[in-house]
Amino acid sequence: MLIIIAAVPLETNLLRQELKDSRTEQLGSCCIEIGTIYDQDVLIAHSGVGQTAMSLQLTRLLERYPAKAVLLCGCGGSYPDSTLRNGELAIATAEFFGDLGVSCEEDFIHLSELEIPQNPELELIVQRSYLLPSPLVEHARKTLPQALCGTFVTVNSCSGCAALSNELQQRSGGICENMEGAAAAQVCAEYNLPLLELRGISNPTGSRDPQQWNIPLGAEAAQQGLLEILRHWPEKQEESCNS
Ligand SMILES: O=C(O)c1cccc(C(=O)CC[C@H]2O[C@@H](n3cnc4c(=O)[nH]cnc43)[C@H](O)[C@@H]2O)c1
Repeated sequence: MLIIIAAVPLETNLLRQELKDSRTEQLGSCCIEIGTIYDQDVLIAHSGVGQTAMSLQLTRLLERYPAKAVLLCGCGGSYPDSTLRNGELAIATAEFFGDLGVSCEEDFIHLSELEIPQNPELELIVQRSYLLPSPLVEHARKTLPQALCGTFVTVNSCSGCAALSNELQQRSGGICENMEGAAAAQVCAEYNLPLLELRGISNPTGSRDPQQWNIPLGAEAAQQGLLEILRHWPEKQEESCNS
């Protein structure tokens, strides 16, 4: 089964329209839908916004359902130096924890550089970023040649002004900002599952001007991209995703 997860239902409305033979189940306070899209067994769930919500919901899902991969889709903000515009697609090749650490006057010190005594069993927690190389990401790259591939940055506080947006872009080398991806990457690493994160651009980071925002456009772009990936899902993918 493929687990498709997004923060909010607006980010899965088109996918749910394509579901065949669907049924609903309750998971905690959330309703999930299970069925097939283009003959692939899928489960569609929503986490709510933010890293804690994503970690909680994804962990619950992976404890209950046998997943072969996790597909995270939603909207995201584009960093100023990327070529991404609203409605365009981005694929994550890595997920970077953008604000996990200490912000000082002229510096940011990542959690992994702080002298906090570490529990070796929790090594995963201190990674600055997760690389996401998998046959699945390669499949997405080939299926969606128009999409820009690169590092995504996950934040708790969005970049609502140009200075923060520039600083985060420079520190991370990122192309796209969001609020859930790094948490999903960490959970997937723990469960040894491939993660594909696909985002449609809804806004440029660094601006709160509503005229520059188009969340439905970003959400639709991500879903159209994901449908394309499911439509061309190669049988061989199944073996490579499990290995
Ligand atoms: O009101 C604001 O200034 C504001 C700034 C950034 C994001 C929001 C949201 O409500 C979006 C939350 C939702 O969408 C994803 N998302 C979309 N654009 C961005 C962004 O520029 N930075 C971070 N997250 C973004 C995010 O994954 C959430 O699920 C409002």
